[in-house]
Amino acid sequence: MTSPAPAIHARNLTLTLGSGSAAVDILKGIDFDVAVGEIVALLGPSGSGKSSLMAVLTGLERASSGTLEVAGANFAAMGEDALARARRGRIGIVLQAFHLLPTMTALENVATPMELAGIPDARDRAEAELRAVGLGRRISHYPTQLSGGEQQRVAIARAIAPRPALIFADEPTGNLDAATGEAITELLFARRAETGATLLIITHDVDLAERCQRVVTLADGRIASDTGER
Ligand SMILES: Nc1ncnc2c1ncn2[C@@H]1O[C@H](COP(=O)(O)OP(=O)(O)OP(=O)(O)O)[C@@H](O)[C@H]1O
Repeated sequence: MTSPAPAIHARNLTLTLGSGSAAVDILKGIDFDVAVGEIVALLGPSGSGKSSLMAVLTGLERASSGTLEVAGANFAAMGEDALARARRGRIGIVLQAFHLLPTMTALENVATPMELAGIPDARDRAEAELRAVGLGRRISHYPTQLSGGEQQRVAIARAIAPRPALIFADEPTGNLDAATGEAITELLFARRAETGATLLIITHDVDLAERCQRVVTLADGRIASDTGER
C-alpha cells in the first residue's frame, strides 16, 4: 500500500523576481512538507517572504526552481491552463482585506466562483456554507452592508464552499478588532475541522500561531525554524 500524497511537498524552492542587476532573490531554497489535515502557522518578520511563499504554494507565482507538489498535483511541471484548473479544485484563499466583489451579494460572492468552475448546485452549496459561517440571514446583503467580521465570514465561506484540500489564510484577522478576530479564528478552525482541509495561516499574531499544531518561521527567504508536529 502506498501512503496518501502529502498536502504539500516542496524541495529547494527558489523565487527570484526581476532580472540582471535588478534581480532579487526572495525565496532561497525552501524544503517544506505538510501532512493532510495539518494546521500550520507561517511566521516571520516583514519582508521575510511569507506572502511570496504562499503565492508559490498556491500556484499564483511560479517558483524559479525546485519541485512542488500540492495535493498530488505537480505544480512545477504544469502549463498555465492545467495549473489554473489544479488550483481551482485544490486551494481556497482567505486574505486580510476580504476582497469581496462589491456589486455582488454575499450569496453571489460565494456561488459565482463555483458556477464558473462548473460545480453543480453552486447556489445551494453557497447558501449552506453561508449558514455554516453564521450568515444565513445575510445572504442577500452586499459587502458594504456587512461589518468587517461578516465580510471575512463571507470570504471564508467562499474559500471553503468548493471543499478545497488546502486553505491558505494570509493575516485573516489583520483588519479586525481583537474580539472579532478571535471569532474569525474560531470559525476558521471549526470549518477546517468539519471539512478535513489542510490549513496554512500567515500571521503576525503569536496567540493565533500558538493555537496551530505547527509553527514555521521564515527569515530572509529561508525556513529559520519549524516546530514540526507537536
Ligand atoms: N515583485 C517584486 N519584485 C521585487 N521584490 C519583491 C517583489 N515582491 C516582493 N518583493 C520582496 O520580496 C521580499 C519578501 O516579500 P513578502 O511580501 O513575501 O514578505 P512577507 O514576509 O509576506 O512580508 P509582510 O509580513 O510585510 O507581508 C521583500 O523584501 C519584498 O520587498
